[in-house]
Amino acid sequence: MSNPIYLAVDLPRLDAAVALGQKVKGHVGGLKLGLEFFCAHGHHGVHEMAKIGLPIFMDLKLHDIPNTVAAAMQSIHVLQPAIVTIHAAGGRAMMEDAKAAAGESCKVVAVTVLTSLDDADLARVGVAGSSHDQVLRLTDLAQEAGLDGIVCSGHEVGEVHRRWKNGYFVVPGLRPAEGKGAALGDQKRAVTPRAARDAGASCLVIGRPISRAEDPVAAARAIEATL
Ligand SMILES: O=c1ccn([C@@H]2O[C@H](COP(=O)(O)O)[C@@H](O)[C@H]2O)c(=O)[nH]1
Repeated sequence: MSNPIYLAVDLPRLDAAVALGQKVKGHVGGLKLGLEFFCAHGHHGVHEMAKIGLPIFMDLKLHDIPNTVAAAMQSIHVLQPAIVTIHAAGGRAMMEDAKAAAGESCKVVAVTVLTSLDDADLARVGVAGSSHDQVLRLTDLAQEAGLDGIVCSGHEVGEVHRRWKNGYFVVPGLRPAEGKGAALGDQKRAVTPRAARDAGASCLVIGRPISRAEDPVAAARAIEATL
């Protein structure tokens, strides 16, 4: 089994991001770069991170009209990301056009319900019903649109896996059971990496429990040992 952990490199400085990526190489399966990284460092930053030699996950969470998202996908094609995220709430046509614009080797996965939201948060933005039901609704839409998979929390991934056998399921919002890395921060639908893996996650996104650890390599190894 290849290492399913993608480290969320949510650091503002490029030199620190490169140093962290180099340090954990061999202990994670890939590097996830978010919107804040891309806004700060652009294509140059992605090239620098790619030199480390791990697959690059561009977590841009694109959400706009179909034409705009497709154009953005074409612009990042040259960076050869392994995975790119878009928002399922952008609708079926947007997802279809994003997938059509992505390269053959790039997985396009749709964010369903952010792991920082719970049912009460969803109600406040006008989504009636549970986050669980909303994840399943958007999962079905992403599958119909021909995407490779979705992003959801470890609470839903088991049911998602039962509905979509060969999908690719990205699970962030992961926390080790104990220790400093167990602090939830802004995550509201968290589970342990092992629970997410057992439920059918293909890709485990982990940030602060590794990046903010005193020894990121030891933290990554400890998490991998639980899988
Ligand atoms: O629903 C989502 C989608 C993406 N994320 C991203 O994952 C990491 C999680 O970082 P932690 O430090 O492990 O909490 C972060 O980059 C988010 O932007 C998510 O958390 N939830």
